[in-house]
Amino acid sequence: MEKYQKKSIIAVLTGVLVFITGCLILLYFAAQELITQINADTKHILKHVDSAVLERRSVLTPLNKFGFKQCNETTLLEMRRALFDSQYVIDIGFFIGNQLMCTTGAGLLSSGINDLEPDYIRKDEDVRVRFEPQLYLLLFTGRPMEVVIVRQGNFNLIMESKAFNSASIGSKNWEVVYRDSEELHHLAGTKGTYSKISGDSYLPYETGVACSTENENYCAAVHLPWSQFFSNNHFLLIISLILTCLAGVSSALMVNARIAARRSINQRIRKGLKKGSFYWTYQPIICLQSGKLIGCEVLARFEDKYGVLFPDEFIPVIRKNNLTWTFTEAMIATTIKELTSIEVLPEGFKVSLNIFPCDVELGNVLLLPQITELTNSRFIICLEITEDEYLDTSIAHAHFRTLVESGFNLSLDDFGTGYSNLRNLQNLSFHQLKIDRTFVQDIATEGLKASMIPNIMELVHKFNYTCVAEGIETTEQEAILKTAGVHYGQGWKYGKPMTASKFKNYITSQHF
Ligand SMILES: Nc1nc2c(ncn2[C@@H]2O[C@@H]3COP(=O)(O)O[C@H]4[C@@H](O)[C@H](n5cnc6c(=O)[nH]c(N)nc65)O[C@@H]4COP(=O)(O)O[C@H]3[C@H]2O)c(=O)[nH]1
Repeated sequence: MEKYQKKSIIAVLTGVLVFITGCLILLYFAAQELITQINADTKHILKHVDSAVLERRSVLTPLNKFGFKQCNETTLLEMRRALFDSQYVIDIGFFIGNQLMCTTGAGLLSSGINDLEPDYIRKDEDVRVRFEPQLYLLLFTGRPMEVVIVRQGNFNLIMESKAFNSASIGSKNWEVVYRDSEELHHLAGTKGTYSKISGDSYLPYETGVACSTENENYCAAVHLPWSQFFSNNHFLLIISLILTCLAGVSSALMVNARIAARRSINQRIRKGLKKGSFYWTYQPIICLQSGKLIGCEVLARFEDKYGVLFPDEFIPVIRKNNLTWTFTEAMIATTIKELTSIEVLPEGFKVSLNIFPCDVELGNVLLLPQITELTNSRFIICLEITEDEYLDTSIAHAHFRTLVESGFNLSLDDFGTGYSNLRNLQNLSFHQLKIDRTFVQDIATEGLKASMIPNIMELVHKFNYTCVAEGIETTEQEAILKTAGVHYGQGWKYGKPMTASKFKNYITSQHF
């Protein structure tokens, strides 16, 4: 139960991890999008600032050049002409000294109006600028307007702050300021935004500040809150969140399914050992010179109600769960009984049984001489042991000697693929060496492994071994191995691993 809970927690944690990673990726892309939006807004505002400055120059400089001394029809006509061509200017006024005399909207005033102190003076162009949050223009007395009033020489002009066309700006919170060496002067937008942004009062990525390249004292600050960004893109956000959730849930399910599959393979193998889901097949071994059957290798198979498992799936699980000896005992009990029942099998027929190297190290193999079915059988029992580091210990060597003294043959399996071949060959009291099938398969392509077969045969002769080549599928492979002096052969060319009853039929078709 505890193990099950642990695995469920792993699955849930994987799901959560995938979900969090997905959210972080989403957040990253959202931040990029937010920055793009803020940069576009800042650029848009500064473009209008530059245009407004340009317009101010193109309106006030020519009007001043006329040199009007008083406001009359001609003065008003020129002022209205200038206003007509403007995009940002909503009114133009004419001053004599400090007194406003006439405006394009109201015409000639009955009495002059005093000009007010500016917020700042641009000394380079002799321009005086004032921000007026609530100006009641003479023409529109009904509604106050947020304006910027710019005076140069005898004229001033009024520009509406909202002229920067806030409709095309995604962010509702922005500000344009004039920045001189001493102070910031608000010109348009939400007062205080620039200072708040500079003071780090907002969350990361949701602000941007930039200054005009043409009029570097004019700067724009934009604040687009995450909340507003998400509500602008809520549809996309919901879809992305759903997808991220799905990715999290499906990866949790996948991990759970994988763990369950692994768990069930373990359970199937444990149960299979008790309930007889394992069965054994027999693959013929042939004398290459005479072409006669001299023995067989016993190979395990597994099938239960859930389906078939192959040796490369169940052998590692058996090893991992320390079931090797239980498995080998089951193999011996079944196979010796099955083979003994095949009466036509001759005296001296060689039965090759696969033994796990760890059982050599653990000493379990010393129980083999006590199994009477084995010792009393009419067969030569050949124990196939894969090359392994377990075999290179003095304990293993002692156990090998005991086995040999008890009448068992020893065969070094999968020779050429394992651990330190030469050392094993010199030190072990083995009878036989089995050339791995990768060497045989290499014959067709004349590969490096195939070229090593003569060297292997030299060792075989030197240590007085017999040699079996496994995986022979073609006549060409057989001919080359025969020429190289290999004694025995095993492979699909002679027969695939078969059940006891099929093996019996196979044997009756052979003559010894
Ligand atoms: N392509 C090809 N393959 C051929 C040919 N002839 C034989 N084979 C396959 O080569 C493998 C030879 O067995 P192995 O080297 O002892 O290698 C065996 C052995 O190490 C292990 N194994 C199988 N049964 C047992 C068992 O009962 N006990 C133990 N300890 N290990 C076993 O699993 C390994 C794989 O067994 P299998 O899948 O049965 O695979 C077998 C056999 O089916 C051929 O002409 N072409």
